[in-house]
Amino acid sequence: MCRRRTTKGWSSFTTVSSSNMADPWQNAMDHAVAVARKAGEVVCDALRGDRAVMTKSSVVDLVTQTDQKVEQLIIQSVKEKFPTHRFIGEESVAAGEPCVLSDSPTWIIDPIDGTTNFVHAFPFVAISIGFAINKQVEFGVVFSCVEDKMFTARRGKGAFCNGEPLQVSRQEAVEQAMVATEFGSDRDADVVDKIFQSLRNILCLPVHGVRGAGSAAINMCLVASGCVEAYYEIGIHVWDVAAASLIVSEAGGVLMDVDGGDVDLMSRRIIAANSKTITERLVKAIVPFSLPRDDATPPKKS
Ligand SMILES: O=P(O)(O)O[C@H]1[C@H](O)[C@@H](O)[C@H](O)[C@@H](O)[C@@H]1O
Ligand SMILES: [Mg+2]
Ligand SMILES: [Mg+2]
Repeated sequence: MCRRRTTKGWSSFTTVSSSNMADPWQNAMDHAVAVARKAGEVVCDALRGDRAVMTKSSVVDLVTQTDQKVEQLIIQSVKEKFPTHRFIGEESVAAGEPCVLSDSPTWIIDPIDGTTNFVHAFPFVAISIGFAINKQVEFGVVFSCVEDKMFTARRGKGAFCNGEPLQVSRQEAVEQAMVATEFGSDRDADVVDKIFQSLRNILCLPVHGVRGAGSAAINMCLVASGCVEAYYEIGIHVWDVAAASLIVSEAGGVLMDVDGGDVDLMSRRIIAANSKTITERLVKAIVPFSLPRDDATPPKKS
């Protein structure tokens, strides 16, 4: 109990710490968890049936009706509760919606992160839902539905997997690190050469091993869980990494651009690691290249 001076003398009051204050976005986060779980059921059901494959930017950039159905399911259910909120959804952007992150509350959705895994029933697929205000991610939800792992983070309040707190690895020696990365879906020979050059440099640091789950969001949750020390990729999109970026930083991790600059979720490049030391070793090893930014693509619809 504290005492405060008023015009009529001293009065008593109780201090309210910020952790006791009601979280204005708790409802939205609860909704994200609930809808991610529902979406996970749809994805797991679809994994047991036929999965017709379509392509997007290239013959290896895959999409299925389940990606589209799950994105609509998430957007519709959020719109019912939060009608003024905005959306950036992978399949909506592919259909011509703009990819714009304004200061307004915005849900950033990847309905299936790991569609290639999904098509092949390789069991690492995730529903990724990030929520940003003033261009800052406020909460992130990644549901690895086959593993039944619900990763969550609220800015300033830590990161969790199925309710258990997450902590990145404390290993700072890159020679004893495990690094995750992906080959992406760009088959341009120059790009593939740069990817292999980076991989060669990293293997020869040396590191203990290089892995890839086939889902950017799951790779980043592996960093947050302390199973791998770092994940990097050039070619990802904002919907792949928005939710998981907060999960990594709330687990004590570091986010950086592959050239050592500040991370920019629209730039299509990321390093997510347990420490600055390991990040800086990777920056020296990665051959950086640029791709058109997510927010530079003009919308197909007016
Ligand atoms: O499966 P999607 O949602 O298309 O995301 C994948 C991304 O497009 C690729 O660049 C990455 O290599 C995969 O790890 C993604 O998660
Ligand atoms: Mg994705
Ligand atoms: Mg996807």
